[in-house]
Amino acid sequence: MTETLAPEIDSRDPASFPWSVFHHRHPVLIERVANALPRPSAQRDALDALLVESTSGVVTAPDVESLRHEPWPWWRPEYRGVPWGETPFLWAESYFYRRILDAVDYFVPGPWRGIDPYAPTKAAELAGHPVDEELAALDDLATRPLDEQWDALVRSSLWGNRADLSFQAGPSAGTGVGGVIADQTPAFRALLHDRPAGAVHLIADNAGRELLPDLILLDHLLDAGLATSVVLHVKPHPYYVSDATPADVLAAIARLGAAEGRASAVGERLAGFVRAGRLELRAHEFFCGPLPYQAMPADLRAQFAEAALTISKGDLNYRRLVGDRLWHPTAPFAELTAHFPGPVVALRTLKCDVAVGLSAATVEALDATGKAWRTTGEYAVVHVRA
Ligand SMILES: O=P(O)(O)OC[C@H]1O[C@](O)(CO)[C@@H](O)[C@@H]1O
Repeated sequence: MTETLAPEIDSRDPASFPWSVFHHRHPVLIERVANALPRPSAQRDALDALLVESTSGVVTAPDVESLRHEPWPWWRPEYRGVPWGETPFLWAESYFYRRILDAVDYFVPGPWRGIDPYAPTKAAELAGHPVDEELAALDDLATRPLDEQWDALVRSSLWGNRADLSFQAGPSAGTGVGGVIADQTPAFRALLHDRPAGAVHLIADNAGRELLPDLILLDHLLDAGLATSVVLHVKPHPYYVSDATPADVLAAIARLGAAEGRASAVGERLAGFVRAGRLELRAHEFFCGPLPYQAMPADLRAQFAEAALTISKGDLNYRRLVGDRLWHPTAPFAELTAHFPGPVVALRTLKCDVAVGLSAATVEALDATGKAWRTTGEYAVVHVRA
């Protein structure tokens, strides 16, 4: 048993990855949010002020006006006046994204209410040519043996996680795919193929090029009888840049439906599954919170307890699943996720310092490369807790 808690990650060290997120990625992101739509100057000023505060100032309280409309239940008064880098990274990043929404009047009654600040980037990604190519590959896949199809669908969902838009904004974005460094795909397969079918839940991560393969995988589960129903958990409102919201799911299903070939059939089938209640969308507020899944509220816990299997997508969900701490990379995934109320599979590309469930030999080999293997997104894991 991993008895002692590893240190919680923060962003105080200028040589650290979390520091670079605040100081290198966030300026690019703020610029993009500020310019993607013609914003009133008050919004631009609020975005600029947030950047200054979060890189060189101390934490200030959320805007009272916006809090009145949509409270952020995870505000921690004890962090007021503390340099951002000294608060836990998970909390600080989450609060940063919440403050972006405040800056663009997302929750305030009026013309800007509900306008997703990341919508232009999400839409451009969905409309892009690479998506056509990726969807066209489905036609060829249909002719392959079932086992191969399964592996390909899992791999697309896994590597789809590499496409998150915040990741593309950073200077340390990886250049080539390094590989799957812990691969429990056979155990994942067995959980769905060797047991009676039940409800499968998927905790989504990013919209666009990640959500499309996730939806295609869910369609396969329903169509092949590997799941009796599927529940897709998304964010109730925009969160980390490209995080999927209900609107993004509907856009992705429409994109599939409007594509050529097999993708179009998948899109139509998914729309039918939604109508029939076999694909259910849920958007719990906890998914926009800075807490580990160990601290999930009872109503959400009860939902996962009913699932035959939950699939957790992406880096942020992984951090919340195992805890945003500097675990030893060989710490067992199954132990760190024992709190989760049912079998869980994590499909994640590595984009932060959290690494667990690796063999000592793998860690040694990765360290020997001299690369920042934990953060470049070039490496991925498929972890299972049955
Ligand atoms: O979209 P994903 O896979 O959850 O990745 C988001 C990740 O990006 C970062 O915000 C910055 O790299 C991480 O802190 C976070 O975990």
